[in-house]
Amino acid sequence: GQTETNPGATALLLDNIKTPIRTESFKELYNVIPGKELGRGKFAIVKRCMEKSTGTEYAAKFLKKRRKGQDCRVEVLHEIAVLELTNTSHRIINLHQVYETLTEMVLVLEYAAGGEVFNQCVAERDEAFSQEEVKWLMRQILEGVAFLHRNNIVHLDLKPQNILLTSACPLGDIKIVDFGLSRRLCQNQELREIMGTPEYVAPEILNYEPISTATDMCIGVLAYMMLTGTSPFLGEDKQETFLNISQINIDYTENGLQDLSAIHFIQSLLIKEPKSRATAEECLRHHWLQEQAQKKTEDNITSEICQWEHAKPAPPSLSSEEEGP
Ligand SMILES: Cc1cnc(Nc2ccc(CC#N)cc2)nc1Nc1cc(C2CC2)[nH]n1
Repeated sequence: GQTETNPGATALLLDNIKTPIRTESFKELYNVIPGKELGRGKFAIVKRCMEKSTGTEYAAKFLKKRRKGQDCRVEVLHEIAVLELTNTSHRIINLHQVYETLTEMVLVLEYAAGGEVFNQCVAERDEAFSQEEVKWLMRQILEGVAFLHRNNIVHLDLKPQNILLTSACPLGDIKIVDFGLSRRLCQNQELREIMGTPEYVAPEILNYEPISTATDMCIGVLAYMMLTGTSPFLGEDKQETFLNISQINIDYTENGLQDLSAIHFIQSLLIKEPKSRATAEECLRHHWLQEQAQKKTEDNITSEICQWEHAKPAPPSLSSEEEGP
């Protein structure tokens, strides 16, 4: 449940949804591609499908409207509204169409063929990501998270299973998915909810303290996992995992963590106090993520100085009565 000081502005985004909610039969317009489902949750299943009229592939997310005897249609409308609000960002999965039946809503979403970043995190080290690939992926993830935070949306379930790739080999672009747990942050509203996946939740979630955009900055765990292949806080059981998170028990001597700049980047995120964590914008400026250090040749230093000179504000123009130099 959530406690909020001003029930008026809910944490759910329910602005007028523009996407038509179609009542035609989904199966008349799409072929479900047989095979293992792409993803499965308690109240959702995701299947690969093809739009008959265009032959285009999509991922259809079938969401139950009733959960534990409760009508949860509003939660689905929230997920649709967030996907609409974010449809201009290439870092966030795109919503194509919505269908509704008596018991379900069907979100027809962009298909990301490369699958979950998670699979390559835990792959054998030779198939794992190189340092340069991790930087490429982290920049894109941070661009998507910065976009969400500029729109006062917190994702609250940013785990490697919810970061997809358009292509695994060659390494493509990332797409952030699953806004089922996301919330809109309102100015004077405190939001406290226990949620998310144990090994990836932020300390304030465990202590039932206010949620903020900083709660999403546990993507430091993502960077750690992509570099080392291991989940930093995972313990033998939930209790141990929660203890590791609330005490920020993390081992930086893990293999794959040689680069001090990478360690500094992760340390600026995995901090107990939310206000002390780097923001997504600050992370994008962190030296670990700047272009791979190309050697500075004479001429591009000169050109940098020229640009800097031109960028400086022009000296105040001398008015007539003042003596020129
Ligand atoms: C090839 C593929 C493989 N595995 C998953 N897993 C997965 C992860 C999280 C969620 C949770 C959600 N939402 C659903 C599936 N998605 C894939 N493609 C998708 C999946 C999608 C949209 C997001 C469903 N587009 N392309």
